[in-house]
Amino acid sequence: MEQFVDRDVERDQLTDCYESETADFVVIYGRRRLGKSELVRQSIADQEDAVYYQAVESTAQNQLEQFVETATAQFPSLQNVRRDWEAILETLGEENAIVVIDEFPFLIEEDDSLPSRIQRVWDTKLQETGMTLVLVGSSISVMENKVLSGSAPLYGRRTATIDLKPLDVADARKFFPGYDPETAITTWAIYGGTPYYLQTIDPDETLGTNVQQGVLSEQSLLYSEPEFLLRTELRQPNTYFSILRALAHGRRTPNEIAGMAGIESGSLSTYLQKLRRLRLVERHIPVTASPTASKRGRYRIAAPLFRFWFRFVYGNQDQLRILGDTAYDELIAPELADYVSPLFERLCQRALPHLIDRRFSDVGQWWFKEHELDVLGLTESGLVAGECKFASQPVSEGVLADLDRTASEVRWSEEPADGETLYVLFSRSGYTDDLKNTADARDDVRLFELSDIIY
Ligand SMILES: Nc1ncnc2c1ncn2[C@@H]1O[C@H](COP(=O)(O)OP(=O)(O)OP(=O)(O)O)[C@@H](O)[C@H]1O
Repeated sequence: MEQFVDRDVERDQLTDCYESETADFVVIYGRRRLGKSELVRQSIADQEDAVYYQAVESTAQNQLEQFVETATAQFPSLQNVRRDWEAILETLGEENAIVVIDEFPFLIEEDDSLPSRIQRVWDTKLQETGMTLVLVGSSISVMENKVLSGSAPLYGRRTATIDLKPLDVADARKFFPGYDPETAITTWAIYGGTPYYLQTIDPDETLGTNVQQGVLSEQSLLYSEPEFLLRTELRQPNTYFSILRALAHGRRTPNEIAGMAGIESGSLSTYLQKLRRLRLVERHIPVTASPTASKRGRYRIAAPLFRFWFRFVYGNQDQLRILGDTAYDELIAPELADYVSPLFERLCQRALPHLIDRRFSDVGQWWFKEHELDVLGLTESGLVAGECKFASQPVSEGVLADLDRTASEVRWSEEPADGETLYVLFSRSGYTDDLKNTADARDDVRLFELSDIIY
């Protein structure tokens, strides 16, 4: 790996646990490929008393033997210890060791009693020591059910939990530092913030070459990645594929999704629930709505690479093969602006609090009946309403007039009586002179360029 990007907050959190005098039990989990193993390996690089064991799919006995072998290399005192998890962990506790078990779900698969046995030895021995026990897992369902949930034996013993998230766009950009803002936004819209995907990018090549060689070509690493991951997590993935395809093609409401995927609306929620638990799909609501009461939920694919793949690769493999090296130019490039637009909106929403000097309580999208705002920020001094255009034409005054009209439809129960709406526009291709003059003359209008939202 050329360079380890960011993760400072998580590394500091881990170092605090390692260095504390008391016992710490840390759980790290999150979607596949986000860099859980790398984070934990980096965090123990300078720690002398650390044991790192990456579990494999094998028998319980093999797994224990491998663990003991790894740990004994570091702590020879283990040589004469009885070969069971309790005795080995107890000795490592006496050594105040840092013990990392990566891919912990593989151990549970083979031995369901392991969490309760670890819990017992934790309660009776380990919690009095200075050790740190770190359990890492990418199977979110196993980590949630067997380690994190209220009914799991280890529940309540945790002193820290790291739910690892994708890198944000500024950190993702370190994988392609030379790209101009427009290309950088497009690149993020394709690869997202997953380090494993980002590291396939050769920053000296164009985005087109990278996507052609790294995603669209049959031999490439990412050509089958979403399909591979879904097949490892789901027993019958076909219905999930249809749902993700519908989402990637812009279907957002349950009715639209069920219609395109060809499944009963009644059974859709079970599938969506599962995809949400895998962190592949997100539900969102209008920013002014109550999170507990709102029935106006929309769904979207959380990981950009999955969205890209289900839009351009899934079901298109024959065409990609026929087009060969020209696939990016012929199939992807003409649709890129349309593809990037919704993700561009998400970047604008995230950037808003950095661009406007007001205290935001929330930022997101807003919609009601046929009215829709790409960006709506709620602040103690009123609304901030925005429109995003990832188009090749400069934005003109008509867009501001529409934004003004739509913003007047917003009802927000907490809006201050003297609140003043601020209008913000984000444009890929600048603004007409008329609009610039209007914005200059009014102090409630702000115009932003791409370079403002990617910093
Ligand atoms: N912060 C980072 N900066 C740069 N590269 C990273 C970073 N995190 C991870 N990587 C690289 O991304 C790849 C995936 O990371 P890693 O194997 O740690 O992910 P993971 O979450 O453990 O994956 P999985 O759950 O699929 O096993 C590795 O090649 C790693 O070197």
